[in-house]
Amino acid sequence: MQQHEGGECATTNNGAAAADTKADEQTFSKVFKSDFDAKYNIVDIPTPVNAFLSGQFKRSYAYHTIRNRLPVILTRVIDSLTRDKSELIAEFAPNQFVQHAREELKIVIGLISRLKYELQTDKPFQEFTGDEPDHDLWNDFIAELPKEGRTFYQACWMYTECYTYRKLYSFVENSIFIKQFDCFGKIKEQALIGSQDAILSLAKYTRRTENCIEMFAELLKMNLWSNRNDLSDDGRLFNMEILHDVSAMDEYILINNVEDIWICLSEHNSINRQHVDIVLDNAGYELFNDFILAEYIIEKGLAEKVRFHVKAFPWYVSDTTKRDFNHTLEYLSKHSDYIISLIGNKFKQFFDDGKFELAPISYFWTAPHAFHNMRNLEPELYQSLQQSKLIIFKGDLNHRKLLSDVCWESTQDIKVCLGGFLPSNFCTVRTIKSEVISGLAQGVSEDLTRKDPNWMVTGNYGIIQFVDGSREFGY
Ligand SMILES: O=P(O)(O)OC[C@H]1O[C@](O)(CO)[C@@H](O)[C@@H]1O
Repeated sequence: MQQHEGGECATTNNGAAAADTKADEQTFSKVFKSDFDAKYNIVDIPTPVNAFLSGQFKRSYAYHTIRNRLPVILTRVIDSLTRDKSELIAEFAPNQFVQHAREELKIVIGLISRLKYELQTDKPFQEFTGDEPDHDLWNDFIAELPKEGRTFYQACWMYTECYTYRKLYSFVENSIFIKQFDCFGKIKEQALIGSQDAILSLAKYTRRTENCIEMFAELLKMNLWSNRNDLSDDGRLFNMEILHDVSAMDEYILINNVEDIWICLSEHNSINRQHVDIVLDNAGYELFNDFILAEYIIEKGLAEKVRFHVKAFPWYVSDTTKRDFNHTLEYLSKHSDYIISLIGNKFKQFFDDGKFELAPISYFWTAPHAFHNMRNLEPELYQSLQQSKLIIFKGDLNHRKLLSDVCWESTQDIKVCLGGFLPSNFCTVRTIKSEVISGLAQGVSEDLTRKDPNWMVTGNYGIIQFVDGSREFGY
């Protein structure tokens, strides 16, 4: 078989014909590609500074995600529904409705396939027409988008990605038999079980800790690197080895405001701001890290309560839902390893004692909006965050929503990027997986780009960035 760009071409019995075929195919593949770009108004440039991340910019991670990653994620869901069809029907459908459930499953698979087709052919976002609790939020959002800015490649990447995951879930939530099914449940379960060794080593390592900034800094760094695990991108796997010497990764932490965070938590001046909020990201090992960090904050007297914010439904493959949250506590507390089970039961006791709390579930966290819209769209959530001593935003998507998914100058002051969002002191703990960043020193971005042009999307670098909420410019 002759190899050529994009795969293998068939052999022929005539050398001249083969050469013609190869030339034709190369011409065709060039024409085809430019047709795709021309057809969907894609420009062959990186994301311009101060522009929204968007699939319209071919040399962006947004384009790669829409062109390659999201179709693969949707295909994997279709494959798992097809492969596990009998298991699903047995689990969710009463005997007398087995045939109906089969029919329904076929329809759901068809809807996901159509979503994939719409994604791949840059169709406009479709309204939500089912019983979605956040139905109006989404339809108002879509209606307010400019006509030319409400298709998969032309919209802000954050809108496209959030829409894709929201639509995917709407097919399940509007079904009759598989309403309770989590398309990503199996992947998350496997990841949790697969991180058992890292959970045990972190558990052992954090049993007798000093109440000092050095220990807090180490915990926060381990928490940061646990965010590298990304089930939506196979290329970003967490290297559990780093736990043995987390400071070896310090050069990869581009902003480290641990000292400011420590000072913020060590203050006990205002009596009513004695709780910390953690806006969670991924389930599994990262969630365990969040529990360990919260345990430290409580046991060292840095706050009286830690409130956890989960997602209302399965989101971005591995984000934590209430079910993941409770399942993880059960998994830990019933674990065969004595130390893990001890810690799991301790965390459960913290809930009983009111030291840990699951915050009321808000659909704002699974909305497409940047966080500066929270005050208007979800005032209760904003007001509850205003009572927080410190809000810890975990992960890359939360960071993108803080900064409105804009490709800022890397040296831009983060306070300029927030659009006035500042309910209280907050920090963003995120491995860098998208071309959104602010607050870097002059020249850092250029140096890193020379070393690795993809440094912003590998997850190899991270930030622990603090914003003082006592500033007046917030609203
Ligand atoms: O779990 P995190 O840290 O939000 O990162 C996951 C996300 O990172 C991205 O690659 C960029 O934000 C998304 O496409 C992906 O799903």
